Amino acid sequence: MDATTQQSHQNGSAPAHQGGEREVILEARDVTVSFGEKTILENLDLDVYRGEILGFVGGSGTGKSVLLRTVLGLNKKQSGTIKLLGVDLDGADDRTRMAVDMRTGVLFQHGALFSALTVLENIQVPMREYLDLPPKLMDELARLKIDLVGLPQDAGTKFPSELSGGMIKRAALARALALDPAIVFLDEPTSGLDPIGAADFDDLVKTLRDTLGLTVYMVTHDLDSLFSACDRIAVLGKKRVLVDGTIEDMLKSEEPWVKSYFRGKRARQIDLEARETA
Ligand SMILES: Nc1ncnc2c1ncn2[C@@H]1O[C@H](COP(=O)(O)OP(=O)(O)OP(=O)(O)O)[C@@H](O)[C@H]1O
Repeated sequence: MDATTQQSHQNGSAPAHQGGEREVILEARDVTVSFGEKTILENLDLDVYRGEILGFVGGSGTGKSVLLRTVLGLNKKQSGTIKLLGVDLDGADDRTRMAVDMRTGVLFQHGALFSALTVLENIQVPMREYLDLPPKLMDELARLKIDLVGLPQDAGTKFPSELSGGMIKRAALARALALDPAIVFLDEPTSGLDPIGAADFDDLVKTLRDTLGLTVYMVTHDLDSLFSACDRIAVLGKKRVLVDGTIEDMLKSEEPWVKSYFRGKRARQIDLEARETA
């Protein structure tokens, strides 16, 4: 049982829903988010299961970032409930909230590393915020994270401005993994990377899922990632999750946006390549 789930039991809130083998790690129910008169999300439902890589996709401006920020507690919702690691953060006390924060890693779209800190220091930011560890141990832990994301050890002493785009993404991922989260939220992780760099990053995400049992919630426009890395895809449209399922389900969907996105020219080419290499 997850530490945060255990804590939520102790606090009397509902345990994480268990659906057979599939434990729901993030549950959104009936979520509505508006800014003034403008409703962005309305009665949205979404489940994310432990250990899966969920690709979250949708047209530009449909509210993918708004949902991500709402899940992370950075945006207010008008109604609905969101449970992360079995905890409804709206009703959680500070201790429980902190426990959930510690088990949640985030990689924002532009990496968002602190430019004045080295990679090693960047990775240590969450450790300093949440843990009270001796500097030597923090150095060791940060070096382990550098290995984990496939960066060379000498990257640790470099500043973000000295790194390539792919290395920045990996360093930001290492920071997101600093506290051994149960779930990581990745916002457009492969944007700005060349196709080889993007494919390498997808492979890394899959390896981390396989080896650490990590759950990955990935907002992406990258069809290659959706085809090759994601176990399940959720499509945002009309202020809610329009369709969710495997890539095969997306390829069969008659929903117009899904059809044009997943059966467009570029998608057909990727599908063909994937089938040829399978
Ligand atoms: N703080 C805010 N105040 C007012 N409107 C906002 C705010 N944040 C987002 N919006 C609006 O919510 C809508 C959804 O924006 P969001 O950034 O979530 O889209 P998105 O699906 O992530 O788009 P993209 O794929 O282009 O990044 C947009 O119309 C945006 O202007």
